[in-house]
Amino acid sequence: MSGTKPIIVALDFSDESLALDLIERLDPSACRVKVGKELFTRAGPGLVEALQVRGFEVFLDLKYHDIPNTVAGACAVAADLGVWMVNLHIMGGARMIAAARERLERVTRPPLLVGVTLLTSLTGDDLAAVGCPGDPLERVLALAALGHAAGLDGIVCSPREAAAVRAVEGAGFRLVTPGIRPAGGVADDQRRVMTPREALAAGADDLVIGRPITAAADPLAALRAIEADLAV
Ligand SMILES: O=c1ccn([C@@H]2O[C@H](COP(=O)(O)O)[C@@H](O)[C@H]2O)c(=O)[nH]1
Repeated sequence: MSGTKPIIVALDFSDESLALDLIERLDPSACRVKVGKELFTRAGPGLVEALQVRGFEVFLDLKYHDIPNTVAGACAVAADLGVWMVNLHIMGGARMIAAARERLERVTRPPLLVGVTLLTSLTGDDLAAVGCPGDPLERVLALAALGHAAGLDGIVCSPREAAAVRAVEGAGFRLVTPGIRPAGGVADDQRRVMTPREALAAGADDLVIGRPITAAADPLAALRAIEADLAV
């Protein structure tokens, strides 16, 4: 584990006030937060700034996937916003990733740049249905290698693939893992899941956790329970 605060709380809310209500109860020294498509579409850069003013490091999870020039420009604007981490889809290709990396090298405080391999909601059957048959792990390993060579700081993958990617890509390559479910928790739309403890043991750096916290009757208690489990 590369950090002292592995939990990234996914603020998947449709309304800014819901995100801020939760944030008021979280400690920025104990966790990071993620702003994704739903909340960003509603609240935009102002919300990102509000979170940062409150001391939170923000993972801007917009999963850019476009032509190289467009993605590079979006990454540069994300860097202007001061976010801690930004991401793109590795399926956008090596030239797209290299363009983003090159643009971020021009800024003073570049965010970490990570790439989505295979969404954690997908199974081998889902892959076959879109014309890409094969083992999800093999696909993740191939995309991780391509992304690493093109200049990524790390990848987004399921914790199920973390140990295998770590073995190939080495210690310095950041492994950001959604698809985290406490033991006995419902998977929702996720398919390649692990518990928080299993994920860290497999070599994940960051545990992206949304509904197990945000949809809990007591989100703070749910977060505390996960933290306590990890501390054992
Ligand atoms: O492969 C991916 C990439 C991103 N995500 C995002 O992580 C969170 C997970 O939320 P849960 O509620 O814990 O399922 C969500 O914001 C996704 O957009 C992912 O799940 N898988």
